[in-house]
Amino acid sequence: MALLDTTKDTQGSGLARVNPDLASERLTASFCVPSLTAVLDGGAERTRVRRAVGTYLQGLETTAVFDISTQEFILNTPTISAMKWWPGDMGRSATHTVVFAQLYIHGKCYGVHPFIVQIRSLQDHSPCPGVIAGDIGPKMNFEHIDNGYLMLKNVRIPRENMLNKFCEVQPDGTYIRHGSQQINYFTMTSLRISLIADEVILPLMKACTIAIRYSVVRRQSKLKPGEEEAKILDYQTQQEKLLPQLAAAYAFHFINNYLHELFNKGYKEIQGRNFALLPELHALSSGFKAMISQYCTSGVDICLRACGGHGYSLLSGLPSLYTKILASCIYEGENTILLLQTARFLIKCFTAARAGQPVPPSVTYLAAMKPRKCPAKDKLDFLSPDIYTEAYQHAAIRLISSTAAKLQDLIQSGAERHEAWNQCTVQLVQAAKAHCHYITVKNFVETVEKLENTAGIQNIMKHLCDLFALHGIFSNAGIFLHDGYITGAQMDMVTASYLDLLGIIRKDAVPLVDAFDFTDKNLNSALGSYDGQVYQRLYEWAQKAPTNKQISPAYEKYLKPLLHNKLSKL
Ligand SMILES: CCCCCCCCCCCCC/C=C/C(=O)SCCNC(=O)CCNC(=O)[C@H](O)C(C)(C)COP(=O)(O)OP(=O)(O)OC[C@H]1O[C@@H](n2cnc3c(N)ncnc32)[C@H](O)[C@@H]1OP(=O)(O)O
Ligand SMILES: Cc1cc2nc3c(=O)[nH]c(=O)nc-3n(C[C@H](O)[C@H](O)[C@H](O)COP(=O)(O)OP(=O)(O)OC[C@H]3O[C@@H](n4cnc5c(N)ncnc54)[C@H](O)[C@@H]3O)c2cc1C
Repeated sequence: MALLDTTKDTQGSGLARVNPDLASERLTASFCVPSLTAVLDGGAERTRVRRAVGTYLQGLETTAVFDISTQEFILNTPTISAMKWWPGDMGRSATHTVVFAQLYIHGKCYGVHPFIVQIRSLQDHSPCPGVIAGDIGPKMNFEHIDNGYLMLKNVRIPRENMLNKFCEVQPDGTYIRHGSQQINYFTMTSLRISLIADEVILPLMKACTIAIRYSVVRRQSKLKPGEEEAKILDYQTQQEKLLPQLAAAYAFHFINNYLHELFNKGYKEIQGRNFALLPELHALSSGFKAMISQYCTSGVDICLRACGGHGYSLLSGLPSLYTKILASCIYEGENTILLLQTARFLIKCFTAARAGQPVPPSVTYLAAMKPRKCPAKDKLDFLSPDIYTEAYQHAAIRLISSTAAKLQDLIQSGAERHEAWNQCTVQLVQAAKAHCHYITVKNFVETVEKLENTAGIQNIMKHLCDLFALHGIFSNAGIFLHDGYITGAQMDMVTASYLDLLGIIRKDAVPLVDAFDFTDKNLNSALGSYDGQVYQRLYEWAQKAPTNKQISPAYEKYLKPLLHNKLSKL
């Protein structure tokens, strides 16, 4: 049962448990969305309960003041700049929303808490008294969703509307918290993990399918004089654009499984009021949401450009994938902010690990003290997972430790902590990305080792894993060369192995995208259909454009007079 976005539950996502995390059983029962939907809005499918929060949660200005005399919270948004902007489905559809607001009891602020607020009448859908809500207007994509704005003026809600599984306001105004303050943010952790598969990895898989299928249909120029024009996927540069994206799609699919396992474990423990896993879960969900969305957005962009002019056509399906995935770098926590959250965790864990204290499993590697050199002797050594995984581990440790040292130096030389932190943020972001990249490579290697498929499939998965890892070293060479862990000569070996892999994976590229198993309808692309009938489909779909169904209206008004010499030649 979900208090959030009922339509998404049909996808079997973790969303079904988003709000029970925060809502007590009593509240969960009284705000069951299916019945809320049925009772309140005549069963209208679009009725939703939506969440309204801001970026800098501590700085939220909307307040919820407890009025002990009426047992209500009074909600106020003080200024137009404090107005909530963006929540999906809130502009025109939602009857209720979950508003995050600063809780005040007897004049004391207890921080940000979630409250269910009815925003529209259940009779005629007009805004409730004190509610100013509407649609935010045109966007880059998501035109089908009525993202909204919301301002509250002295809106009163019953005390029971505070989501109170972990924090509670009793009738006499006593505030009780069970567990950590951060548990109120758990909805975000849950959503960050839930959206990675469908909103981020899936668009990259679709883009790879379209671009790779198109690249074996499209012929352009000649590889060998005298032969027919070559399929563009046979050009090494085209392989270098697309095949690393394909490898990344698989890598992220596997890391998504890892995140879900971790989440399920953490979720169980949290239900038992053990919050120990929360910081690691927050750090990993933030870092991976940011790293994967950034990587996949750039991957979709590469796929689009790799299709040349046809990629730019909406009929390719690629522009809408791009404008959609781009938003995932912003919503549910803007990526830089999230990477800095991961970095904050890493710096703390690094300090603890170096002091011999226990740290969560994903960061035990930070205790390693081995400033070694890469032992690879020839290019084949770089196909050894131990060699490249260790290179990633080394790079992550170096970036984290050098940034921790810089932070420490700045503080020791008199800078205030927040100023020192700001001076280090570019490197902190780099360190957080390196950590996530390392975990992704390590997880890919471990997944391939555990695969129980046939040898042939294991083999191709190993190639993809090698490609993902070597692509990362090849395209971030500076990080690995910086302290001489990998030498210039070894970087040449990396390049050689990397380029060899492109040729090897080229042979299986089409089956590897077919394995994603998208239907033609699902892809909705004239370039990417299974049968490869690109040009016929482009032509047919272009015929359907309204502009091809009527004579140009400009003809009568402008072209005809011009062509019939009725306008001045000047
Ligand atoms: C298949 C299903 C798919 C489902 C998805 C469908 C998608 C449909 C299409 C897309 C729809 C888009 C929907 C979009 C929704 C939204 O965008 S909702 C709005 C999201 N908003 C945010 O994410 C806000 C981002 N801001 C924050 O998360 C926080 O404010 C912050 C920036 C991280 C806080 O920073 P800071 O000021 O440093 O922290 P404090 O508030 O003081 O917190 C201090 C400590 O708390 C730790 N912490 C922060 N967050 C969490 C957390 N979530 N969990 C656990 N711990 C957390 C933080 O690290 C600090 O810890 P210490 O270092 O120990 O002090
Ligand atoms: C398609 C879409 C759907 C959305 N849906 C919802 C929804 O359903 N519900 C909802 O509540 N919200 C929703 N949002 C809003 C979204 O959560 C926010 O836009 C997002 O969290 C970023 O916040 P912001 O817009 O305030 O950006 P800002 O925080 O203003 O970011 C702007 C820039 O400032 C930088 N910056 C900000 N703070 C710092 C810092 N401390 N350190 C360093 N750099 C910083 C950022 O890195 C960024 O470069 C949606 C947004 C989009 C695009």
